[in-house]
Formats: sequence, structure tokens, C-alpha cells
Amino acid sequence: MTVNNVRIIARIRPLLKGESEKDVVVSAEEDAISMPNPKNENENFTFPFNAAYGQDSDQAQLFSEVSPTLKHLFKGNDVTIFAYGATGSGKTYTMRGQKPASERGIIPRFLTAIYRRGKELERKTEGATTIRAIMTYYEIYNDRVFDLFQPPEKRTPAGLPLRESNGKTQVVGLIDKEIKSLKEFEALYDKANANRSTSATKLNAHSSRSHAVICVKVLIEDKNTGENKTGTVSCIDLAGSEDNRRTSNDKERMTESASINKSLFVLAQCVEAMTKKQSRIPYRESKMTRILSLGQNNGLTVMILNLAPTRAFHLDTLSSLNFANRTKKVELKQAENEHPQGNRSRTARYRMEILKSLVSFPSRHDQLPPMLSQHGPTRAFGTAKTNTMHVSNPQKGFQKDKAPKPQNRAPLAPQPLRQPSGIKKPVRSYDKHHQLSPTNIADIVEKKVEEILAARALNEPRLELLEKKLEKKADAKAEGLTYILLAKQHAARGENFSALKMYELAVPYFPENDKLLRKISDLKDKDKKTTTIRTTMRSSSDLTSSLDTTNGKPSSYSSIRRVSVTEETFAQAPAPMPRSKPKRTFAVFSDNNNDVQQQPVPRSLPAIKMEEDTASEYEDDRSEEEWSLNTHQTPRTKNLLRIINSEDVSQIMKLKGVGKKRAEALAQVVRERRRAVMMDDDDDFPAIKDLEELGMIKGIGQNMVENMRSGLSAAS
Ligand SMILES: Nc1ncnc2c1ncn2[C@@H]1O[C@H](COP(=O)(O)OP(=O)(O)OP(=O)(O)O)[C@@H](O)[C@H]1O
Repeated sequence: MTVNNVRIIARIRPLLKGESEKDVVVSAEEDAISMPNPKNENENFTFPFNAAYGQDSDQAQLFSEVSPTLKHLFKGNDVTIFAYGATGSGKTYTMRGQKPASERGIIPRFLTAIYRRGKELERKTEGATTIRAIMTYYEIYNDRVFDLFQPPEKRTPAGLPLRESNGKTQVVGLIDKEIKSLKEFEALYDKANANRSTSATKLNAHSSRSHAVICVKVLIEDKNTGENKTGTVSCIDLAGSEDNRRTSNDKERMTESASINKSLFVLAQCVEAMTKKQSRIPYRESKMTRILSLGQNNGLTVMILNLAPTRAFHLDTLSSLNFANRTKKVELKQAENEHPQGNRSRTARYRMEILKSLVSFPSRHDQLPPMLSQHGPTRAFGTAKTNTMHVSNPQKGFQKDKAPKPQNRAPLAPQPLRQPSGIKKPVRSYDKHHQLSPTNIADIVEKKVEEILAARALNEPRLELLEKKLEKKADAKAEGLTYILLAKQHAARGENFSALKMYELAVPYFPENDKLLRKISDLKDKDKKTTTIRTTMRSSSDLTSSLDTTNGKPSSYSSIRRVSVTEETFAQAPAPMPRSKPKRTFAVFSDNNNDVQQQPVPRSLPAIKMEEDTASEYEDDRSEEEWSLNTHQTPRTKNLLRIINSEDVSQIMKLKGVGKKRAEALAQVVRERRRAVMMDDDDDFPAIKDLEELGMIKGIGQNMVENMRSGLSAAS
């Protein structure tokens, strides 16, 4: 049984007084949240989660999602539970709840469970095991930590300092309270919550603009064995995630927003890294994740995504869904199958390469072993009437103890692996000729593909470069560099507004930096354009947008080509362009711009044709190593990339099949990419790293790449 360390649960709150049923746009079904595209009601955006709860869910059901972590906590591990969502989406209700027993939220229920389990353990071991629970409760506002056990008048505006000790970050001066009974907990908790709202008023903030973190350390001592264990559960009611653009623009508010934005951004990155089981979790990049040591100590994390059901919230809802979506694992199989153009994906090629090294094929058009040919779409892509947008499947997460199946949430439907039509039965058995069974081969291939993609991701040079720089800088500029790093990460995701805010925050650290100021001014221009231009012409700048990146990687990683549609898609914009027939589309939401990026999807997805597709790659003059697992490039390839990266239109024009317009557009793409990472004065910076990236540029494609390449001699 695989145990995953992150679960993401969605919950839609019920309608409140004054809200109307007719305005409901968000619903939960089959462990997924769906909402229609307001521009085209025939299209439905669907986001799968580990579990999704509708308006009728109750507090006990939500608790059943987190209670299985209790066991883990008592083994001396960490558990972290976040509530994420816009202001008014139900975070506090979910975490804290209300006074009636049935409405108590996750925090008091968890404390009750800790207390009960502790008592039970003590009884079972006849007192040999003792349990102590120590609680701290603080809020993080504007990157400053305030103790909620401290009355507001005793706080210093600068908040509590942090200190590193034994590789752990500690908040200095935080008050610990030992909880001896549930009654005691309730009293402490209520008092601290009262402090939160009082202090919020004093600090001219609002509770929803701070993260409230309650930590309970469970100390387990076994007197018989002398063994001591400490597990910590942290429950966080996050600051409202609302879009900055709709908050006022005064300096204080902007700083506040930027600080929330930064911490939520880092949080998303950490959760993403944990979900993908990456070795590096960037938890040190924000105060909250740093204090929580997120992803360390063998921790389990549950993220509850709170959503309001009505249209009035739908920009925030999309933003939240997008946030959660970003944190999910990229499913290799699915990514491969969902490639809208049916191109051979990089993953497919790796898979093929590894396969080739494991088994020898009598001909290129042989079938794959059965296990590998089962990689059909793992989700249906909607019906003729209802189109379902792409999001990657979440992993199933850790197992629940004996969590009761909630009554009013859609039952867990196993997602069948579909055998796409048109797939022929394998023509030969591989184990006849080889020691390896198809299962073994599939496992090895999967493992290798993951390793290669992980290695490639690590090789992504630009952001890595800056991260490295950052690590080396221990001086006062480190903070400024952090902002620049965050800005770049936002920019790489197409989140121009947040990128702009981050660059602005970096200005005090690099006041005379022309490049930084230019960057800010460019982004301001871009932001203006994004909000005013309704339809973008496909031009050279469009060509740039087709180089859309996720995490600095070409979008081929998710195998989805993106086209930006502005926020107007979701505002009360004029009627949508009529279409004779609704088209099936993928959509990926870029986060803070709430852009919906759509791409028509072919009706039948190119599921597993990769053996033919990939085989055709070998019919050219390239050596196989060139497509191989490492990034070694032949002189001819290097030559081609050098010309493209030169930005020199006259040189690019000399490439086979490239006219003036195309050459100009290519040079423009290279320029834009350099500028995006502030490397515009570095001619050696390879804006286009490999043939794959070159082929990803809109209007180029792999055939064109081949054409350009074939016209070059290796030495020219
Ligand atoms: N599941 C629910 N059942 C009943 N009422 C709910 C539920 N979720 C939220 N509410 C109600 O909705 C309102 C807003 O919820 P809540 O205060 O929890 O939002 P929030 O996301 O914490 O907002 P903020 O960020 O401002 O703290 C409250 O009146 C709350 O009681």
C-alpha cells in the first residue's frame, strides 16, 4: 500500500443568508469540484481532489479526512493541516467551527482525539506510557510572529524573533501551555482567539489577513523502554487568498498582500515539492513554512481547500482551485496521453529509449508490452455536451483508518484505466524472449522516466541559478534576492501581477538597479495590456506566450499548450463568441491572473501510439544518442541553437525554411526569454536550451526544427 504524504480535500460551504441558489456555480461530484465556464455554460471545469465535499457536508465528515493522521502523530511524526481559501469561504468554520458539539471544527476535534488516545494509551500500558500535550498558538501577520497567548498590550510591533537551533527554526519567546484537560484547552483556545481579533484591530489589520497557527506537541514517554517520542500537529487557518487587484492600493495594504502572497506561494511550492516527493522542499523561503519545518520530520500534510459556492466568489474560487491544482503531482502517464497535438512527448521518448535498452525490437513498429499499452486516459474527457477541463489527477494520499464514508459526498469512483480504441493486442510476449516480465519492464521504465524527468528538472538552469546565488548570499541582500527569485517564479508562471509586486518589494534592496526598474515598468505595461485588451492577436508576442512555462519548464511537461484568455472571460463580459458546436477543450488556470488557458483538444486523444511516433524519430540522420537520456548535443544541434540564441535575425534567416518574419519572431522569443530572467545582457545565456524547446515554440514544431537542422553542416 503506497503511503503518500499529502492529501488535498475540497469543501464547498453552504449558502449564507442573502446568497441565492440561482447563483450557485460550484459543485462537488466524484471527488472533484466542478464549475461551468461562465462564458460557455456547455463547458465544465473539473478539478479532481483526494476528496471533495459539497454544501451539505458536516464537521464530522471533514474530521474523518484528518483523523487518520493521529496514528502517525503518536508515532512521533509531524502532521500539518491547512485551511486555504478566500475570505468568507469557510476556513475558520472548518478549522475552529462553532460552539455546538456538532459544529466543532477540526482543531477542537483533533485535540479531543489526542486527549482520548493519550488516555487510552496510558490505560492500556497501565501508566507506563505517559502523554503530555503542549500547545502554542500564534499568528503571522506581515511576516511578523505574534503570540496569541499574549495580551495585545504586551506585544511589540516587530513581533517575536526567530532563532535557528539544531537545524530547526524556533520562535523566541513563544508561550507554551500544557493542556491537562479538554476544558483547559477550550478555555485557552477561546482566550487566544479573542486576542487575535483584539490585536488585529490594534494593528490595523484584519484577522483574515494573518495566518493563525496552532501547534500541539505530543510528548510520549514510555517508562518501560525509556523511549521518548515527540510528534507535532500544526493547524493553520491561512490568511484569505483573495486577489490583490481587488484590494486597496495603499502601501500598508500592498505590503500585507505581498506578504500573504509570498507565503502562500512558498506554501504551494512546498506542498508541490512534497507531493512530487522532491528532495528539496523550499520551506526556508517563508517564515511560516520555515517555522513549521514543512515537509521535514516525515510529516503528513492535509490541505483543505475552502470554496464559496456562488458566482460572486468565482474569481477567487478559480484562483483557489488553481492554487490547489499547482500543488498536485504531475501524472506522467496522463500528461503523455493528454498531449493535445498528439506529438511524441518527451516522456514518451524517454520511455521508448529505456524500453529499447531493455528489450530489442525486431522492428520499429512492434507493439509495446501490454503493461505499457494500458496508459489510456485515466479520466474521461467529458461528453459531447459537457466538456471537462484538464487537471492532473491527485495522488490518492495516505490511507484513512476506518473513516466512515460520508453520506453526502459523491462516492469514490475507481478511475478505470481505459484501453484506448485502436490499440492492437500485443503481438508477442516479451517474457518468452527475455528474463523481464512486462510488469517488471513497466516498473523499470516508469522509474527511469521519473528519474530522468527529475534530473532534467534539476537541470533547469535559470531559476536554479538564482537559487544558488541566493544560497551563497548570506548578507542583507538575501531578502531582496528572495523577492527577485519569487518574482521570477511568478513571471515564469505567467503571474505578472504578483511578479510585479515582488519586484517592487525588491527595489529597496537594489535601489539603483536599472534592470529591476525596467522590469517593473515592463510588467506594469503588460498588466495594463492584459486587463484592457480583449482578444490577443497571434503575433510575435503571442509566439512568446506559446512558450508558456510552468516552474520555468516548457509546458510540454504537462503536455498542454496554453493560450491566454484574460480575466474578462470570467467577468460579466459580453456574450461569448458563438460556436457552431461546443469544442472539447483543456484548460489550465494560471493562478493570480485567473486566466483560463484553453486549447482545443482532438476528439480522440493520441493515447498510446508512441511506439510508431517515436520510432519515426529514428528515421532521420541523427544518432540515437542525440535523443538519448542525457542532454548531450551534437555539433549540428549546438550550432543550430547557437544561431537561434544569437537573436541575430540575419543569421536565423539563413536557416533552411526560415523567412524574415519567422526569424524576427524567433529572435523576439529569445529576447523575451532572456529578459524574463534578467539575463538580457548575457549573450551566453541559452534562452532556448534544446531542440525540444525550439520545437515547442508556436509556429515551429519538430518538423521545422529538423528542417533547420538538416540545412546546417555540423561545422558551419
Ligand atoms: N460548512 C459551513 N456550514 C455552515 N456555515 C458555514 C460553513 N462554512 C462557513 N460557514 C459560515 O460562513 C461564514 C464565513 O465563514 P468563515 O468565517 O469560516 O470564513 P473564512 O474563510 O474563515 O473567512 P476569513 O478569511 O475572513 O476568516 C461564517 O458565517 C461561517 O459561519
